Amino acid sequence: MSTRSRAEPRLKRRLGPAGLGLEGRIASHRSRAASSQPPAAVRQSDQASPVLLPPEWGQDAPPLLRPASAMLTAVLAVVATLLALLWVYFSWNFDYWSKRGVKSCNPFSLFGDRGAGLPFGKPFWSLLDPVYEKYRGAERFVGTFQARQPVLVVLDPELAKTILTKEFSTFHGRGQPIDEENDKLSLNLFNINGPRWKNLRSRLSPTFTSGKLRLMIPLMEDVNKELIARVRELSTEKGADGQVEFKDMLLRYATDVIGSVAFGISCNSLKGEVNEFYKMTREVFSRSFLFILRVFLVSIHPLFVKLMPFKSIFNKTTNFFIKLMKDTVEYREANKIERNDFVHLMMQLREDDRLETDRVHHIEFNHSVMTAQAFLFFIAGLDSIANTVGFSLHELAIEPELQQRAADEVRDMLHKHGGMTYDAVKNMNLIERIIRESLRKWGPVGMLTRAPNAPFKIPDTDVVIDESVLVQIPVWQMQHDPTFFPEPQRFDPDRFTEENKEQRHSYAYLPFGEGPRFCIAERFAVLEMKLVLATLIDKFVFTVGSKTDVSMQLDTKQFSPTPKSGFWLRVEDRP
Ligand code: HEM
Repeated sequence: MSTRSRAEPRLKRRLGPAGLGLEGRIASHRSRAASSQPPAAVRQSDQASPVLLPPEWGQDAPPLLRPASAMLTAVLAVVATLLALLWVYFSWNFDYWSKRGVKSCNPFSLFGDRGAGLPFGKPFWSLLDPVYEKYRGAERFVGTFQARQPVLVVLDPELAKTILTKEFSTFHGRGQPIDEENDKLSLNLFNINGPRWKNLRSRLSPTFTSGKLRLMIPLMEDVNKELIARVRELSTEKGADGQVEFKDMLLRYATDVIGSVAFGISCNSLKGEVNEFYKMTREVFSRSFLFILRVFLVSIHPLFVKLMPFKSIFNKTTNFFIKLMKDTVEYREANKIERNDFVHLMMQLREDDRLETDRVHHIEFNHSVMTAQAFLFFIAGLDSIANTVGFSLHELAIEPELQQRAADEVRDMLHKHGGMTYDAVKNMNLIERIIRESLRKWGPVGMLTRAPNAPFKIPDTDVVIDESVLVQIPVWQMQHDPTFFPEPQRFDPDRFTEENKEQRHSYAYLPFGEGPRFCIAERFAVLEMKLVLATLIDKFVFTVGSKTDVSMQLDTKQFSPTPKSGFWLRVEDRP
């Protein structure tokens, strides 16, 4: 008995009476195959059948497969319709720029010429490279698309000045919708716009006055001492050959500083303790891809901000930080503790709430609003600070002469001011220029964005853009443009002498943004970076070691320029 004939009774048993039809069809197909001539009954039902068969199947196709083919055809039709609708939705706006006579990039280049908001293999900071390279010097602005949203890329620093500063009343927002209801930490200074932003910004700005910063120095100094001890410990470990990896080290440093000045807690990350705070911070950063994905999806449609399950993704970290803030505030209230940090300043703001007159645009300083601000400060102050200091050390290790000059300046200032005081750090001119140049060459924020809240006529043109447009200013590209910074790959802190700064347009260098919405913490960030760089250079000599990646390959998966294999440097005590 053949295999097939043995299988048939089994099939029949399983199908029962209902299977007879199937068995009959199998039999008919078999006999048709034998004679190549379908029986009349089958031909009849073929003609009556509404089923559409793919042409290559011909009329000899087995009737058994026809329902499946119908299903396939229906699915294909639905997919094709959906794709067509999607295409219409995406391309609806693609004549936005041509209608206005604006030079524009190929809108079909979602993943190519312009690149989408989501970096498919391209690092985020270099997304605007192709546009910038093609049009720099020739155009003041170019029209592009981020998914389906029209994006005006500004290539001229003077136009950047108009948008960021002169016409701020039209461009006060960043065009990023938020889900205040579900995402409790989204109600922060970076995200909100209009009068609410103005109200919050004016209340938070006093946090960063020189008087307040002066008081934060001792908090940072405590962490600096731990940093020095840890560098010494690691560099003298057996087999280390004096080499230390500074990416992780500086991240721990920045976490301990921001933990102390923003949340008022000792994280002890530098001591190697695996604490919840450090774990949470890393969790936030390991999800930078999700943040970028959210930005991209929102550029397709703002509703995505509500539809995507980001709430549950970020819930764990959100709840952790809200509880941390609540516990800290309650503990301080109960024990009457005052400390010169952000928590204390926000507790004072909460007290001032009672006196607030602008009740409409006023944001009450409850636990979650306080946490949202502290959380933003903390996100903004980790990788940006750690990487800028790391890149500075890397450059100084490559240029020993420059390093020696910087060390001489530090010792001179320490001597003059009797230690690492606020005034000593403030007067370290070369150290500041090194940080500024590091922010030029390796700046963490690749582009600035603004969204108009009313139609806006671009000066000296007839072009009017409306509220649907996003404006992007290519910071990374301008800071690497040889027109403004000759030999852009050369590390040269002298680009930031007063004399040299006057030679170029000030809006060609925007690491902290510009206009009323520039980085609120620029002074704090520069102080912290100068302080830690000066402390390290005062204590150690940094040189290139066998593990140093002198050519500095960047990790293209990160949101900001980050070294692929860390900042490995050889360290010795400075005599
Ligand atoms: C190297 C360090 C840093 C860099 C390069 C940097 C850069 C920036 C940039 C480019 C912006 C947007 C400005 C604009 O749109 O014009 C910004 C905004 C902001 N940054 Fe920073 N930042 C740094 C550190 C910090 C730190 C340490 C904090 C907090 C402690 C902070 C808090 C903020 C806040 C709250 C905003 C939003 C301001 C607003 O919208 O009113 N940043 N920062």
